[in-house]
Order: sequence, then structure tokens, then C-alpha cells
Amino acid sequence: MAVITARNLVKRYPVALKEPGLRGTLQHFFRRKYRQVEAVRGVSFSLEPGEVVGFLGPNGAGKTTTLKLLTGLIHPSGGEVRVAGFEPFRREAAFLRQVTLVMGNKQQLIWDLPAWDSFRVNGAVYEIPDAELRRRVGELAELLGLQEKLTQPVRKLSLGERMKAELLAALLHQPRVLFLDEPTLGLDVNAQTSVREFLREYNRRYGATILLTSHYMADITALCERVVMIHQGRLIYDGGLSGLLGRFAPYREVVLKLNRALPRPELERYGEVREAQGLEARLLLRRENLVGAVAQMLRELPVEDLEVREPPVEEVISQVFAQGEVVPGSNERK
Ligand SMILES: Nc1ncnc2c1ncn2[C@@H]1O[C@H](COP(=O)(O)OP(=O)(O)OP(=O)(O)O)[C@@H](O)[C@H]1O
Repeated sequence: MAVITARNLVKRYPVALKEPGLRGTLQHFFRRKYRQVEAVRGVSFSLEPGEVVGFLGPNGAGKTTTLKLLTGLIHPSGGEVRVAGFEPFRREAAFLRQVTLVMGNKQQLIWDLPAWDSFRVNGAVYEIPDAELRRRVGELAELLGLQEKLTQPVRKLSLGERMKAELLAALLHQPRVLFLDEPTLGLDVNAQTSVREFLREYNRRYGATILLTSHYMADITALCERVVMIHQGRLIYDGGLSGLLGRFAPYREVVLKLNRALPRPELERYGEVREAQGLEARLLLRRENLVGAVAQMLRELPVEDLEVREPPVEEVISQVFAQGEVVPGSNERK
């Protein structure tokens, strides 16, 4: 049975209108007028227990609003939503024990205190006995590689360490459903990788269901087999990641560092050259040719370093629009 269900979910925000000038200001105080912003316009999808699903969309698409609806931070203007058998907006204690929301740009740890002190606060809120709290912190800290970092003030941690400590705090009550809004935002590549590995292990170990937004395609490809995409509050894709990438991002980007500069035509033999300057070049290679072409480049070119990257999320999304063939609500799974 689905653990998350959204059916025709709608959210309208009232936004106060204000005319310019004194008259407008007075009117604004006494007879305020409102305009409705429709952030979510009839979105439907569901997640089975244990699924890890990427939730994508351009800026302002309605992702954060949907996550807030699913965690009960805001009330829907229409439609139905159920998470772990509850209606989120009722914010029942039994519901709150089952879910967590982590926002990469918001912090719940207390800045000047060690993370452990914030964990104790969470332990008290969720009534976790002391010994059990220590056990859970120990287990998660080990998975996150954070053991040494929990007794110094949070402000002294690196951004990556802080994000890991945020995740630890958000998972102490052992939620079954994780809503993660940009959990790797701004982290360096190593920290991004370790957060991804942690999430994969957490999902495997506890069978948690995870709905995740990210601007980094690598997060999505590392963790998600399925992707739900929205645009202007409407669902535009629900299906397998490989289907999405195969249709809308058939290329991967190869970044080359060379020992000596090469003329552009020499690089063009391997793929579409996006950029070639001095000792650096960026090429687009079709996914199906990638392995062969990379092996050939390593054999034939003076390569000092080679990196294969996913295209940016924005590029994939714009391809989806450009081809405009996605059926809303399609369930074209892998
Ligand atoms: N409290 C609010 N009051 C009025 N409008 C809002 C409010 N919150 C969001 N919006 C509007 O709703 C739309 C969707 O916003 P939302 O934050 O859900 O998008 P998003 O997909 O998370 O974007 P981003 O990737 O930029 O975070 C936007 O047009 C935004 O301006």
C-alpha cells in the first residue's frame, strides 16, 4: 500500500496587493485586496514504502510547497493528501513520529552549542530514553563519519559536517518517511558524495521512503530510480529515471585536462565539443557510446585527467519542455 498519496493536490497562497502612493497605503490598511498565487495546481502521485524518488522542477515550480503540504506545515486548498496513513495537516503526534523534513537552506541545530545538545532536545521532544538516544546517535554518527564532531559548537563545523549533523538530528526519531529539500545544497563534491552514500545506506538499512529535491543531477542518478517532475504547479513527468535521461538527456559531459593543447578538429572525432581552451576541453558524448569513446580518448589523447559528469538538472528539465511530449500523470515506469 502506498505510503505517500497526493490526489489533485492544490495550494493557493493569498498575496496582498498594494497600490502605489498614500492612497494605496491607506487602502492596504483598511480594505486589503488579495490576489491568489496557485503554487500547486492539481498534482497527483504516490510512493510505495521504501521508494527513493527524485522530485524535480525549475525554480518556483512548487516543490517546496508540495513538501510542506506533505509534512503538514501548510493546509491544502484542495485535493487529498495522505502520508503514512495520516492527513498531514492535522499534525498528530503519531504522524510527526513517522516523518521528517530536512531543508538544506534551513537549520535546526543550535549554532553556538555542540550538536549533541540539540540531539538531547530532540530526544526529549520524541521521548527517546537516554541509553537509546546514545545508541542511535552512535549508530548514525558512525554511518555519517561524524563521531569526532559532535562535541564542538555547530558554528565551528564545515558546511558538509553541519549538513550531516542536521540529518542526524532529523533522523533520531527513526522516521519512516523522509522529505529532503536540497540536502546537498552548496556542499563540496566530497561532502555531496558522502551525504548521498549515507542516504542510500539509510534507505537500505531501514527501508525508509525518501522524496528528494535537488539541483544536482548526480544526487538523483545516485539515489533514484524514479522521478516526479513538476512545472508551474503541474505534474509533467512521473516515471523511470533511465527513461527520462534516455529521452531527454541522451548525453553525458566529459571534462578533459590535457598535457598539451590540441586543435579542435582532433577532439571533434570523439564527440560534440562544447568548449576547448588551452589544456581544458568539455565534450558531450552520447550515453551509449560513452565507455568506448572514453577508452579511446585515454588511449589516443594526452589526457592528464578525465571526469564524466551528468548534465545539469536545469538542462534536462529544459529538454523535457523543448520536446513537450510528456503526458501529465504518466506512469511510464522503468
Ligand atoms: N508563502 C507564500 N506566499 C505567496 N506565494 C508563495 C509562498 N510560497 C511560495 N510562493 C510562490 O509559489 C510558487 C512555488 O514556490 P515553491 O517555493 O514551492 O517553488 P520551488 O519549486 O520549491 O522553487 P525553488 O526551487 O526556487 O525553491 C512560487 O511562485 C512562489 O513565489
